[in-house]
Amino acid sequence: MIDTLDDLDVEGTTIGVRVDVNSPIDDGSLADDARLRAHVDTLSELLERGGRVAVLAHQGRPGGDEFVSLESHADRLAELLDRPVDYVDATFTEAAREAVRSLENGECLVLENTRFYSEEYMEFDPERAARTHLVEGLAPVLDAYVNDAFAAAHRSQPSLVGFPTVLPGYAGRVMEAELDVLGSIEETPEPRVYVIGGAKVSDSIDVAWSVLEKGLADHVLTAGVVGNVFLIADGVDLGDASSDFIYDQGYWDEIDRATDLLDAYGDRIALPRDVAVERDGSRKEIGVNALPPQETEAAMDVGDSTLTYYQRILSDAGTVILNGPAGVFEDDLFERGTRELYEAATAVPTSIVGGGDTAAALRRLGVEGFTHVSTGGGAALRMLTAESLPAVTALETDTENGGTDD
Ligand SMILES: Nc1ncnc2c1ncn2[C@@H]1O[C@H](COP(=O)(O)OP(=O)(O)O)[C@@H](O)[C@H]1O
Ligand SMILES: O=C(OP(=O)(O)O)[C@H](O)COP(=O)(O)O
Repeated sequence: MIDTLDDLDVEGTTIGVRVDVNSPIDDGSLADDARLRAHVDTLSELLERGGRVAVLAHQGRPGGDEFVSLESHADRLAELLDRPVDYVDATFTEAAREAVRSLENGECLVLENTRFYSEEYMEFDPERAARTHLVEGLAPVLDAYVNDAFAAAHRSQPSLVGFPTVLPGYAGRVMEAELDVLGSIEETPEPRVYVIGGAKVSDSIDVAWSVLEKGLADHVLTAGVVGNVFLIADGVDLGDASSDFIYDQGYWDEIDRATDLLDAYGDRIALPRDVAVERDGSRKEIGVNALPPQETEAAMDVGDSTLTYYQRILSDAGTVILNGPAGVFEDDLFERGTRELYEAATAVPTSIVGGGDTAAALRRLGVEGFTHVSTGGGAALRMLTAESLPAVTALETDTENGGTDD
């Protein structure tokens, strides 16, 4: 059993609230506020009930373009909550503790990007996570911990699993709703189709293995960078530009894993039949048999033959679970694959979609009509493989529950 906000005596309590506001960034600032909006109910409720709220969150990954401060997130949150939200450029130092101590009832602040500290980008068991600088530094000024970061619940990182080891832990409203909807994948109608796109290749291959091995997926459709890796694994020459991109992203070793997966479950894995590249400023679609493209051309989207093929599979599906865009949807030339694939998915009786960039794509492309739009991508997929999420397990076994999973 996980405690929720209904079990928390909020007034006058200083609460560390872990949210997931990991969002697209443009020029160093927030470019899409969908994930912030998702947490407004939890934060408003805590503030209206007289809580003193310190928001904890990560943004981006070390070394990446989106690895930025949470200052613009705090500014946007103030607008969404319609109340002042201080930004503190520290997470667990004395400056951070002092700011948290000075909160009054109904006041909120945002601490700095947790991943600015190296331990937060490592995976620990909960007891070890509780002994990190972040948790040891901040926990003494907190009375309770609320985890609303469903989208990061598949990570066993200190801010997600360490705090509930030393503080009473509660699920926020987003976490609660996601667990309700996604906790019963085995009960969704069959055939079940998983559409795996986007750029997080290792996570996607993990999920594909799991759902194929457990018999949860009747089909896995690949697209995006994931689809490109599978094409190379299948012996297709995608050309230098796409190969270099995959190499630079650190996903070259995933090609062998994709090959193993194709050997084991190839009959249930669908690969793109064509890809779209940019040629002379226009979109050009090339069938896989006619690849490679010219040297500088990268596979940026799936083409019409792939879409027709995937739409046919989706037309027979009872449930579709979708994560990641089919192409570089941010570019007008390459938004078509994502738009058409998502639209086809909304016609399936049960349609579940998730992911940070996926949510941004839905908003940009104006696609609506999914049964459930999850705030999580990797977390939703992990949950839909019927596996436990470390951050959820940590809440189930928090200090107040006496360390037992009751
Ligand atoms: N063929 C492709 N080449 C390069 N990037 C791609 C391609 N297809 C999709 N992407 C990129 O993948 C990113 C989103 O992937 P990901 O982070 O896995 O999604 P989510 O956050 O929804 O889980 C987008 O920025 C998109 O531009
Ligand atoms: O955006 C996230 O995951 P998602 O892209 O799978 O939805 C979460 O914030 C987790 O981020 P991470 O995948 O860098 O650990």
